[in-house]
Amino acid sequence: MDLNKEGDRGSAKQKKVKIVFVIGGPGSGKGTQCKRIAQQFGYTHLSVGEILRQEISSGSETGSMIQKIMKEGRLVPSDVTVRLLQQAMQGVNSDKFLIDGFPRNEENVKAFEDLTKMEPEFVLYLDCPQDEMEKRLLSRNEGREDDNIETIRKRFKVFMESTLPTIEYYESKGKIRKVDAGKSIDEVFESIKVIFSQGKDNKVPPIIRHKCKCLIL
Ligand SMILES: Nc1ncnc2c1ncn2[C@@H]1O[C@H](COP(=O)(O)OP(=O)(O)OP(=O)(O)O)[C@@H](O)[C@H]1O
Ligand SMILES: Nc1ccn([C@@H]2O[C@H](COP(=O)(O)O)[C@@H](O)[C@H]2O)c(=O)n1
Ligand SMILES: [Mg+2]
Repeated sequence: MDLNKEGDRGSAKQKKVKIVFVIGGPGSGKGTQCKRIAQQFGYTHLSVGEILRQEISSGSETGSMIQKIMKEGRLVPSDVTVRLLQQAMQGVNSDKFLIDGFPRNEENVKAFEDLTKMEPEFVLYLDCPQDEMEKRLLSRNEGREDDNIETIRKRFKVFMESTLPTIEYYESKGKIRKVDAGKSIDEVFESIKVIFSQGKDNKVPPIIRHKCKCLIL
């Protein structure tokens, strides 16, 4: 599969790669739901946070830079993130990708579009109240360095300031599919199943016409 490494638009012979982005605040349940979606609908699940954590584990200089940024709850420069994401996509023989935790800001969007010349089919937005997300993260217990109250609050701020504008961008393109992620894992997945079961010509209408449930800090 050529994900336009050289920046070209690819040949007519290439099969169309379908991409779904999954965004939502920290702890909204992106990873949890992506595992289920991947299993039930045959997508390759790539968590961008995981890809970045793998780079940290590799011990590279880039990994050290990423570790510092992540500990502070900030966002990694998009050229680094998108290069690693593109490598991960090229390393899998799949034509359906579920990209978890991406994009996080407008720079992510631009870097992805510029490098891959691709766009998501749609963007799944898990909308969850902030107090619920905080509770989930504080009891996650996966040993993540950024799951402490100080960094969690910074991550919420980054979400409100940098990620919400990307949701508005995709909403203007009719690509946002929003679900109420404050419910139980099974209930959230029921709503998601409806979205993924829609055919191409039977799209769920865009629904972000009211404010998200997250509190403005
Ligand atoms: N609907 C839910 N109800 C209760 N707990 C949930 C729900 N969804 C996920 N969780 C739990 O909340 C925690 C965070 O979920 P998850 O890791 O999927 O979130 P995330 O959006 O990927 O977070 P991050 O952005 O930090 O990676 C996990 O411990 C998970 O088991
Ligand atoms: N597009 C992205 C995604 C993630 N990050 C950094 O990784 C951290 C953890 O991400 P999770 O999706 O696993 O929560 C996040 O707080 C950022 O520091 C990023 O920079 N860009
Ligand atoms: Mg996650």
